[in-house]
Amino acid sequence: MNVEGEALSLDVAVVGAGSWGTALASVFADNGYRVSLWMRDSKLAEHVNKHHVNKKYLPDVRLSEQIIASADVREVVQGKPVVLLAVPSHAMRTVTRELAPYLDPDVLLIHATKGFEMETLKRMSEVIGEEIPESIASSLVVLSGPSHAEEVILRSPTTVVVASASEQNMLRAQDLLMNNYFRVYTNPDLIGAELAGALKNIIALGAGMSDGLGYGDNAKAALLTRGLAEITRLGVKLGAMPLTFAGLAGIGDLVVTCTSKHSRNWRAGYLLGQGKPLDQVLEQMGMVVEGVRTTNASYALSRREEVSMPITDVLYRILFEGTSPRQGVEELMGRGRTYENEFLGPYLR
Ligand SMILES: NC(=O)C1=CN([C@@H]2O[C@H](COP(=O)(O)OP(=O)(O)OC[C@H]3O[C@@H](n4cnc5c(N)ncnc54)[C@H](O)[C@@H]3O)[C@@H](O)[C@H]2O)C=CC1
Ligand SMILES: O=C(CO)COP(=O)(O)O
Repeated sequence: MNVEGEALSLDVAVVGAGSWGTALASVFADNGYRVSLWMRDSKLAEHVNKHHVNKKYLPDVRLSEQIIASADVREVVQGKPVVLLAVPSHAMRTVTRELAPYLDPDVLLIHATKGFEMETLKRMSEVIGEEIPESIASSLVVLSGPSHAEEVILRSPTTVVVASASEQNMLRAQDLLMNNYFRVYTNPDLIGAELAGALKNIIALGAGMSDGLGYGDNAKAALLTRGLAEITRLGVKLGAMPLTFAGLAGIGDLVVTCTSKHSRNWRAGYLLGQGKPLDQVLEQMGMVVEGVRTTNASYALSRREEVSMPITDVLYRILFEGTSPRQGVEELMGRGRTYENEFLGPYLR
């Protein structure tokens, strides 16, 4: 059933069956749609179809029988009026290139990935846009906001935002996804929704590190607030609307990722704060930790765009240059004096 209570029989394709793709497939299934779910591993797909559980990523929840998994991208995508992409950022170009020939010219394409392409520093919609026809790319929808898969799959109340240059597609996506536990807002600022969703992962790594080091709530509040200031600064320089960072894709997602035990980025940061090396942390996680690559990309972007991002700088040095987390905190606390808000400063003289 959708929000109007209509039962709909429409086929939807979800590409990527990690925790997020699987949770979004469940939302579509709850809304009455038949869902084709693409996963790389054909054995895992067989298992999903037989047992109705994604044993690798969300093992404790039974999935709807309306979700049919397949490792054949053509079978999943061809002829579908709605396709949602939820693969990790590093796989987006390859996967999009693979499915592009099978996309219907009138398809509603949505992506829910939070990251950058590291080699080019491009946003996901830019990467996707280079691999598909312009007519589809220009009406692409981005799904962002505070939404851990582990809670969505349990139908715990969740709010997200869909953003697009196409008002029609944004409203269609809102209608397709919205229900009584998944509330969907619209926002025309696609760049902002995409950047805010990706950049908050850097700060979540920092918040996890702070907790792993044993620092308190004051430190975490500082990271969240000053983190929001610097990711907004970069976002606005890259074309985002500042207000988007005050909304679900910005502060909303920042709060959930910096404070939730479900967050992969927070958990990775926590282990780093406890002194574990990065390669061990990533191996132990076994799931995508987008913030690591995003720190790398944002470090480069902040230099290219000449935007000051002190927290990102320190995290970059911790992740890739051997600075210890404690030393990183000392560096941040020892920075020269400054005013709080560059939009007011220095004091509108
Ligand atoms: N998990 C969550 O709660 C949320 C995740 N996201 C975003 O969704 C995206 C996907 O994340 P998750 O589902 O959490 O990841 P995950 O770690 O749960 O699963 C990753 C999935 O991607 C597949 N994959 C890995 N490398 C691949 C490749 N080279 N080619 C094709 N597929 C590949 C894996 O087989 C797996 O199905 C990320 O950008 C993440 O930031 C966004 C909101 C919520
Ligand atoms: O973006 C997310 C929740 O909104 C997921 O964050 P993590 O990847 O840190 O779990």
